Amino acid sequence: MTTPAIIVVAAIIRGKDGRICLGKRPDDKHQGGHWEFPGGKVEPGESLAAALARELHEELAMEQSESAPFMTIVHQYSDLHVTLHFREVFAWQGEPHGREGQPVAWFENSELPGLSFPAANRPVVTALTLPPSLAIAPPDQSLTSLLQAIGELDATQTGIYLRHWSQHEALPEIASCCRYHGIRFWLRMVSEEDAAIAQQEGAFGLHLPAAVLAGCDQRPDFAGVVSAACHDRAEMEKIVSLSLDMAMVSPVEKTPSHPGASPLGWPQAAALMIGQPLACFALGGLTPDHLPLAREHGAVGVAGIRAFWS
Ligand SMILES: Nc1nc2c([nH]c(=O)n2[C@@H]2O[C@H](COP(=O)(O)OP(=O)(O)OP(=O)(O)O)[C@@H](O)[C@H]2O)c(=O)[nH]1
Ligand SMILES: [Mg+2]
Repeated sequence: MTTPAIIVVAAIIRGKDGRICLGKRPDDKHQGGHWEFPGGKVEPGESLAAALARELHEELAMEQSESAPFMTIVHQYSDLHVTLHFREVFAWQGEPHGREGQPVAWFENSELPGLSFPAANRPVVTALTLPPSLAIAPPDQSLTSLLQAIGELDATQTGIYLRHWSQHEALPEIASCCRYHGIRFWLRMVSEEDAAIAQQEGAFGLHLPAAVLAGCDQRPDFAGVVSAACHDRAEMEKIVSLSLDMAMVSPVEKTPSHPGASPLGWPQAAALMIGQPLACFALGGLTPDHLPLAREHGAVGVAGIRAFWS
C-alpha cells in the first residue's frame, strides 16, 4: 500500500544573535510534540518561496521578504511520504510568535542536537552544525604556513579538512591551533586507528576516501560527523546505507588538482544530492562564492583547496 505524499517548505530563521527560531508541533498533529522548523504544505501551483512566506505569515505573523534554498530531504514515514524543502530566511518584518497557540523559541545551534525533532529532520540538524565552507589543506603546504592560515580563517564560515595530517607527528599541534581558534576540522580515515586519533584530538569530522568507504561495512566508531567521498550513485547509496552524516560530492566542475577527471556538472551533481538524508558538500573547481549556486543544486556547503585559503 502506498502512503500519501506531500511537499513541505520549512524555514531556517536565524536571529541577529545567530539563534534559530523553532516552533513546537501540537500534540494532535502528525509528528506532534516535536520541535519543528516553521512551515507547512505547499499548495498546488505555489512556488516554494511563496508557500514559505504564506506559512510564516499564518503560523508566526512574520512578513517575510527573502528566502533561499538550504537543503531538501525526502523521508518515508510509516504513514506519510514527505519532501521537505528547508529554506533559509534572510529578511522579515514582525517579531515571530505562535499565532496558532504553539510554543515558539530561539535556540543556539549547539542546542539543536539535544532537542526532539521529527525523524526526517536529523540531516538538517546536522547540517546546521557545519560551516558552509570546507577548506582542504593543500598537499604542499608547510606546517608553518598551515598554522598561520588557520589563524586567519573565519571560524563561523570555514572548517578545514586536514587531508594529509592524520598520522603526522605535528597533528597535536595543528589540532590544538584549530581548537584555540574555534575551527572545526576533519581528519582522513585510512586505518581504523584514525577514528580513535580523530576522537582524541577533538576533530569535528572524520572523512572516508572512496577506497575506505568501499571497504566499510558499518559506520566508523567516531562520535562526530562522519563524511565520505562520493563520485557516483553507487557511492551515494553506500553512504546512505551506512547512515553517514555528510558526503563530499566531486568533481562538480573542472579542477586543476584532478585534470584527468571528467566533471559531473551541476545537473548531475544535483541529481545525486537533492533529497538525500545527509549534508552534501560540492567539491571540484569551486570557490566559497559558489555557495548559493551549490544550495540551488542540493549541497549545503562547498569545499575546495586553493580558493578556500585566501
Ligand atoms: N513544518 C514542518 N513540518 C515538518 C518538519 N519535519 C517534518 O517531518 N515535517 C512534516 O511535514 C508535514 C508538514 O505539515 P504541517 O503540519 O506543518 O502542515 P501545515 O502547516 O500546512 O498544516 P495543516 O496540515 O494544519 O494545514 C508534517 O507531516 C510534519 O510532520 C519540520 O521541521 N517542519
Ligand atoms: Mg505547519
